[in-house]
Amino acid sequence: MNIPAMPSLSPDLGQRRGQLLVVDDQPINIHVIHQALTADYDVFAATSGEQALAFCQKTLPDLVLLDVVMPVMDGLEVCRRLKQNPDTQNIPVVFITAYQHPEEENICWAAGGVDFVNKPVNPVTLRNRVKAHLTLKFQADMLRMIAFNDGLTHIANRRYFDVRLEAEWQRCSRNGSTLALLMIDIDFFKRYNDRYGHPTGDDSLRQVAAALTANLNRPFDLVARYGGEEFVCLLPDTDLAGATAIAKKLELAVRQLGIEHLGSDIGQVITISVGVAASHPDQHNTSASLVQQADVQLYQAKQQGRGRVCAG
Ligand SMILES: Nc1nc2c(ncn2[C@@H]2O[C@H](COP(=O)(O)OP(=O)(O)OP(=O)(O)O)[C@@H](O)[C@H]2O)c(=O)[nH]1
Repeated sequence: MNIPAMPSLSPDLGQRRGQLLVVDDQPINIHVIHQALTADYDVFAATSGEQALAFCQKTLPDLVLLDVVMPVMDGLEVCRRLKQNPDTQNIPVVFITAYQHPEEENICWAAGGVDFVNKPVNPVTLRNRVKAHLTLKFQADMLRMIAFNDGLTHIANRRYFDVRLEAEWQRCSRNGSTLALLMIDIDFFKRYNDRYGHPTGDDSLRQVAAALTANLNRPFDLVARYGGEEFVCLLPDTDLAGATAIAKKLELAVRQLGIEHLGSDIGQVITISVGVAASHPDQHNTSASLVQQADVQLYQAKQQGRGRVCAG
């Protein structure tokens, strides 16, 4: 499934300038393309395949204009790698080719390109092709935004979490790093709704979602609404100790919102219980077992009195 690295939840998708990456080992070719496009877009350049991949990992451009024939790593290989990586697979790739034969073009399609522009580049054709593909890209981003957004709290939803979990699981498996997960549940929320009414309950869910989001600092950390009054945080490259520290920070942040909850057994304000788990993704375990581990810890937190963090 195609999914961006981060939830594209920014409301300004329609208005922002597109970011393009031009990849060519010949600076003169980059110059020509830059001249044709710089009035309408932010144009970045890379002079090798390796540079292009590093740039895409960091910046996620909206479109890549890619020379096919380059030394060391050619454009076909760059495109294949972009398409294999869940973080970069949504970036459309337009090949800049001097190809004359259908068989050569077929290889570009097979590598994952969305289109071609022939050399020597006609600036008008280039501008129109870029415009068409960026329009499609922005529309796709917008649809993903709607599909992956929780309508009540405006944070990522369960569907987005499920897809990100798989992508991060694979990424941490490749890198040999640890993936941590927090399962979060608001305490005595049924009583809260019963006492203060459903609309006030909805408002509290929004406040809790905002507090959780505000207290995660790394760009690849994710908070999502898992369902009802349950939230989940995905923390890549984080071990159990680090995740436990973050969980405690979140527990405190929600407590400090000071949302009155006179029906709670453990204080007069809304609190959360948090279950923490961390795992080294490999062939002996699955992302589902990580979720289950965090769930078990959440259950422990509830059993031990709520308003606390349990890890293991
Ligand atoms: N206002 C509001 N309430 C919701 C929403 N989704 C789920 N809830 C409520 O959240 C409550 C969850 O209740 P329970 O699962 O019994 O858990 P709890 O009362 O929080 O008790 P513990 O989890 O054991 O501390 C239910 O009353 C749901 O109706 C929502 O979107 N808005």
